[in-house]
Amino acid sequence: MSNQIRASSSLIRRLKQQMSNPAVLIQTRSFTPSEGQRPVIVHKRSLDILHDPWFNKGTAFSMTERDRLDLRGLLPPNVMSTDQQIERFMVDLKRLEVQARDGPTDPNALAKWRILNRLHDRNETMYYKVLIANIEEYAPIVYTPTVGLVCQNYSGLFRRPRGMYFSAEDRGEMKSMVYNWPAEQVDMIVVTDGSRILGLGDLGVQGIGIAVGKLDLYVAAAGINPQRVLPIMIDVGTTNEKLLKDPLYLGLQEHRLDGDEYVSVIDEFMEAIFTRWPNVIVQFEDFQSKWAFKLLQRYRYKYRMFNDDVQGTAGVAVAGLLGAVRAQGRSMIDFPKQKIVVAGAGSAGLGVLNAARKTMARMLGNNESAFDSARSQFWVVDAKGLITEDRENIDPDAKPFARKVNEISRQGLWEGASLVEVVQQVKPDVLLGLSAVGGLFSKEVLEAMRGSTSTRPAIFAMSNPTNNAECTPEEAFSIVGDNIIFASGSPFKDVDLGNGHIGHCNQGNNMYLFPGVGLGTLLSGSRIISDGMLQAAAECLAEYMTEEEVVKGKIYPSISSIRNITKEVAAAVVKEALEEDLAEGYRGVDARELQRFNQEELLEFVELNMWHPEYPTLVYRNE
Ligand SMILES: NC(=O)C1=CN([C@@H]2O[C@H](COP(=O)(O)OP(=O)(O)OC[C@H]3O[C@@H](n4cnc5c(N)ncnc54)[C@H](O)[C@@H]3O)[C@@H](O)[C@H]2O)C=CC1
Ligand SMILES: CC(=O)C(=O)O
Ligand SMILES: [Mg+2]
Repeated sequence: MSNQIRASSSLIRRLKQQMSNPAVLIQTRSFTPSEGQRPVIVHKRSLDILHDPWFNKGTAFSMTERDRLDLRGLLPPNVMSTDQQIERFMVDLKRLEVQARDGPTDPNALAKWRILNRLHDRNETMYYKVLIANIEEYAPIVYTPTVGLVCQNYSGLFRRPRGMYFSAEDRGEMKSMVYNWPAEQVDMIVVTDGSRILGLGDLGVQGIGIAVGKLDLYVAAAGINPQRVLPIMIDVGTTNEKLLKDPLYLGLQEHRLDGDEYVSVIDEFMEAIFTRWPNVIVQFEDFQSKWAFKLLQRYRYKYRMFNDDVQGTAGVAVAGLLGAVRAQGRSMIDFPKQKIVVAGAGSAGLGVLNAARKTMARMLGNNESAFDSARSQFWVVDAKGLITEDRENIDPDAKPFARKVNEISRQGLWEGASLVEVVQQVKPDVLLGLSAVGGLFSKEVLEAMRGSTSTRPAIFAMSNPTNNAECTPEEAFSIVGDNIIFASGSPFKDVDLGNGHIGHCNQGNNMYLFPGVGLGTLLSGSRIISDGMLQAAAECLAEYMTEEEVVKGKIYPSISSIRNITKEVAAAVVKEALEEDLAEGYRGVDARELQRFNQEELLEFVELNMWHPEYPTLVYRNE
């Protein structure tokens, strides 16, 4: 055994010992895996504890703890185990299952969200235990599609605040108000300005629901400690006329700030956040495309941040596109031969296009001519039709994908050609939608996909929530054929194709990447999130699926394995940060020690740092 391996194995042993021996954990402050295992010092007692969701255990407080924390008599006398507690809770929640179906048609989705949200408000440990154990069932409630409905109805549903609200009215005050947040340490922030929530448009302050939902996945999938996550809404007004007139709207009833004024608010916010928490990671979420790219370029080399819609979606889509190549029985290296039609040229569509083009170029030799030839594999259609160099006032971010006019006229196409015309002429291998237009892949478009030259055409209807999906899996399988690969942004059920055959519906959602990108960045200690780290995350996701699975049409993992895939993605991100010399280490484990880990140890290191929803022993101390 080499000295290197011996040294890293002993570090892992030390970390494990620390976990199993809480006393050691308290003494060695440098590395603190699984904080749930060690006693937690609290400065409150009695009802204050019961009303604090971070520490509350409800009926699971033992008698000794009830005595220690002045809780005797404040709870019914029967001490419940965690399992009993959950059983009782589930009886209530399951009552709604009686005639419920999943997805958008679930008539009880909002009622289930309310019940789960109330649990979130009173006992976070139990909330995450329920969520993690039933992630397949409840991700569609706390995340897409139901989170969309929650955002749309936020003013009516609002009971207790969660996270922080920075508004245009707070200019000049942000650096001090950030200290109003009670946690000394914050690892992960998801921030939105509410300007483009899923495919639902500008929802103003109500968009905070999406930040809450994303962070639920950070806790459930990446094991980020829920006491160290912070959802944030930057309210700079709204363009939503309905909300501007709604007397019950909770946000600023002003027209949305724009231009330099807008940027100065976001600048002040970023400075405030990083002044208090220099090591935090900030995920930008659901900013309208107009600002998504500009803010990403402005901050990505200054702060530890990324844009999920641009970069997370890109990685997930590239992984799915590579899966679709494998599903044709071909090697991933054949990816540059794929003809891809993309409907939608906003933050998500352009993010995917850029990443897919780079991936192709790398496979073709990574030089200028490879990059140029990769461009010709894409046809981009937006609200005005096919984008060509003839487009007036073309969005500079879309310009690299504008088709040359002579090139497309040879293909029988022209500036502004409709989606169906493009599909008919191009006969693409892949049709990918990030348009936010429900039903855009109409019968005619799907019929045109029957002419695809691929042995296994792929259809990605990635817009959210469910009603915004470009088509349903039933439509795709029934019109294009049983052999297709299908993925959607929000969950749909698999399709029964008859004769015992199943049309698999993959969920192509950035949830398979962003938690691992965040966790990997945290554990590597990298000061920035590089393109290489994002690429490594995407490649890890692409390789996660076995040959057998992809042949069956499964190009993304099941959500029930999201914690495992997140662990793998995080390890890939750490590894890449080390390779790029960006890693600075995490707590007691410095970059040199990280460097010594082999793959197995790296995965173990990630696992040891994931929070698990277990009640810690609480110890009271006067402040
Ligand atoms: N599955 C996933 O992981 C993700 C899905 N999305 C979804 O992608 C959608 C778009 O997001 P953004 O790009 O930020 O929005 P956006 O509003 O910036 O872009 C929408 C694009 O679609 C185009 N479009 C509109 N009508 C069209 C039509 N009839 N035909 C073709 N194109 C049309 C617009 O011109 C624009 O280029 C949203 O529904 C969002 O939920 C976004 C991020 C991740
Ligand atoms: C999934 C996601 O980030 C979106 O639809 O915006
Ligand atoms: Mg988003």
